[in-house]
Amino acid sequence: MLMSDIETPIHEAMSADELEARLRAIGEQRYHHRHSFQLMLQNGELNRRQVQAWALNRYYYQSMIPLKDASLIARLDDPALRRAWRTRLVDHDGEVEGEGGIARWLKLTDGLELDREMVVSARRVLPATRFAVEAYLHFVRERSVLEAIASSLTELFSPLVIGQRVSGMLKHYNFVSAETLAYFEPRLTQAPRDAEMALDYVKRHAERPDQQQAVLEALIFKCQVLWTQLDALHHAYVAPGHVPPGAWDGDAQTGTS
Ligand SMILES: O=C(O)c1cc(C(=O)O)c2c(n1)C(=O)C(=O)c1cc(C(=O)O)[nH]c1-2
Repeated sequence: MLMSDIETPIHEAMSADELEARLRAIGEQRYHHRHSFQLMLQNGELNRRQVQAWALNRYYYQSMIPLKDASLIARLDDPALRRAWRTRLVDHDGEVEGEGGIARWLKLTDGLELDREMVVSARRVLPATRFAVEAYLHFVRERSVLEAIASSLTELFSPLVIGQRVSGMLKHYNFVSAETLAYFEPRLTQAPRDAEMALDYVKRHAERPDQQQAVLEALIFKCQVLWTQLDALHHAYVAPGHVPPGAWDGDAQTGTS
């Protein structure tokens, strides 16, 4: 499908399957599996400092996902949908301290010898990371429930990129291990389950052309949220290497700043 096909305004309602095909075409063209930072990460072309910067900044995204999901649950009036959606909160926060995706992500930042307090404080994430992640939070809070659910559909594409990332990182970097990358293993089953549920909702509820257009735009927006985070990492830590004032600069292994 051509880019112009994606961007052509919708005047007549599509079938649910046509809508799905358009969504998948957007992912194929715009998801972060195509980003040069992601390719460098999986091809072993980053140094340890650059991988640390990725893990530190990505923690901020992870830590905000439950806030995003909780705000969505608060707006769902269907108990079945709330029940289904709340598994995401448990996946990330766990049932008890030390469990769940956020705790597993901290195993990665610990393994990379980043100071935990510095990571959790998010003091030294890139400004663009912060702005992109906050834009996602605002989008889910402010747009319709249909658009909010559609914006999670990047998860349709995450298992592929996660598989390539994990195998590439294990192959190329001696400073990560299967244990420190343990965050990703459960995502390979959680993400398809979550994405199928969201896709089913979107296919059943986006009937009018304006709703279908809004759904496609929500997915494009979310691809941009992910893309922008990698743009910022590339600009700061690869080339030209302009670390913004106040952002982590590879000096925080001691956690002094
Ligand atoms: O590793 C990745 O490339 C990747 C991508 C995405 C995504 O596509 O948004 C998510 C995740 N991971 C992830 O781990 C995760 O928990 C997650 C939640 C969401 C969401 O929008 O609700 N996306 C993603």
